[in-house]
Amino acid sequence: MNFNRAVIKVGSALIAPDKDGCSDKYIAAISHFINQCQKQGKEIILVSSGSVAAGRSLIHHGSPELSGATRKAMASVGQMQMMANWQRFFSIPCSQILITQEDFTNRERFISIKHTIKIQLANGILPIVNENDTVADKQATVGDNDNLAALVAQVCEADALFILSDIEGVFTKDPKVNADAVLVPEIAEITDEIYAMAGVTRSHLATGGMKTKIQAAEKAVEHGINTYIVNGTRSEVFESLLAGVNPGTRFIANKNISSRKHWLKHSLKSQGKIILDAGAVNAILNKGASLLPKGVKSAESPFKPGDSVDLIDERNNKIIAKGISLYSQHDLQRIMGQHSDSIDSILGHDQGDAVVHRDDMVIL
Ligand SMILES: Nc1ncnc2c1ncn2[C@@H]1O[C@H](COP(=O)(O)OP(=O)(O)O)[C@@H](O)[C@H]1O
Ligand SMILES: N[C@@H](CCC(=O)OP(=O)(O)O)C(=O)O
Repeated sequence: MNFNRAVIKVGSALIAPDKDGCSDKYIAAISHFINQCQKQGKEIILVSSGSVAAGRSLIHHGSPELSGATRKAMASVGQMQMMANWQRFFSIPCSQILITQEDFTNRERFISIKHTIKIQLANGILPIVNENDTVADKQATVGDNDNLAALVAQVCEADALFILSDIEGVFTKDPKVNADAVLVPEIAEITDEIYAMAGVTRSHLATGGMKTKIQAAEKAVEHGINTYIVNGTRSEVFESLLAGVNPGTRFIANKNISSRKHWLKHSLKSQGKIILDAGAVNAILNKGASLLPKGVKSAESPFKPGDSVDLIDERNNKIIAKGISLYSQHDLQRIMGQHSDSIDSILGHDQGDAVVHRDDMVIL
């Protein structure tokens, strides 16, 4: 495959195929692939799942359904085992990077991750990333390592993302329960029909199934990153990849969204909602306009200036865009419906004519 810097995401099923502790079974071939890529001068960042599966046997538990607290405890001890297992296969040093959703949302932390990875790559180190499961609560978690890998690929400006799973790629339906499912080799556009093909995972240790892989691909391709879902249980898959042949599903990259808008769309969690009248919706969608107070009907959920907000069409309740509000919910409630010229006289201060500037807005 033609790439210079890739993120390789390895699912739990490959780290701990017996669902209980780490195994060499698939890691040996994956590590060999990484070594081969590095020999060709390519840079690799690994996103590894498997801490929960690796630590499972070390934490007492009852049913296969694990509570959040039990998973966290397993992840914390399993992370050590998983990292030690990876390091056995590399002569170069591995580094551990544990991150949560907030680290992508906060621009300074985002830049800090970027610099760390850049310096490590320049020093011949293999960065291995996982979600910081022990500290991440539901609010602060990315939630699955497919989406995490897409965010990491964005942070480190990778040009390829490989999602290694226990399945060949995206099938027309879940092949584990549908014998007539057919592999889709190439996806140029991620539509509702593509999402409709995706089922959930059957594993108690994995997260997301095919749906989160498609979400990850959507994030990555918008950032110009070619994305592949391939079967990491088969060593011949890596031979194909090294020979430039697609052995699974390839999502074709496009590059018409800026890095800032990508960050806005995929990394920031919305704090509030701004409900718009039909005129504002039309101006935003068809004229590329900023949102002015005149077109605001209401502002919901407390938000501060600088917070991300959903912009919602009052007629059908649909989110049409996402952006950074220059005004708090409290101030917006006072200026909504008014002409921008009167902002200063109503509030006693003025952050500019627009509530959400078009440069800080992404259409959904
Ligand atoms: N349309 C589909 N195509 C392929 N796999 C699917 C599809 N729908 C659901 N799946 C399931 O997704 C699983 C892979 O996701 P998951 O178990 O989360 O793996 P990982 O641990 O690699 O992230 C497959 O084993 C398969 O059962
Ligand atoms: N952070 C968790 C992995 C969560 C996850 O997304 O798992 P998977 O679906 O196997 O990629 C762990 O290390 O166990």
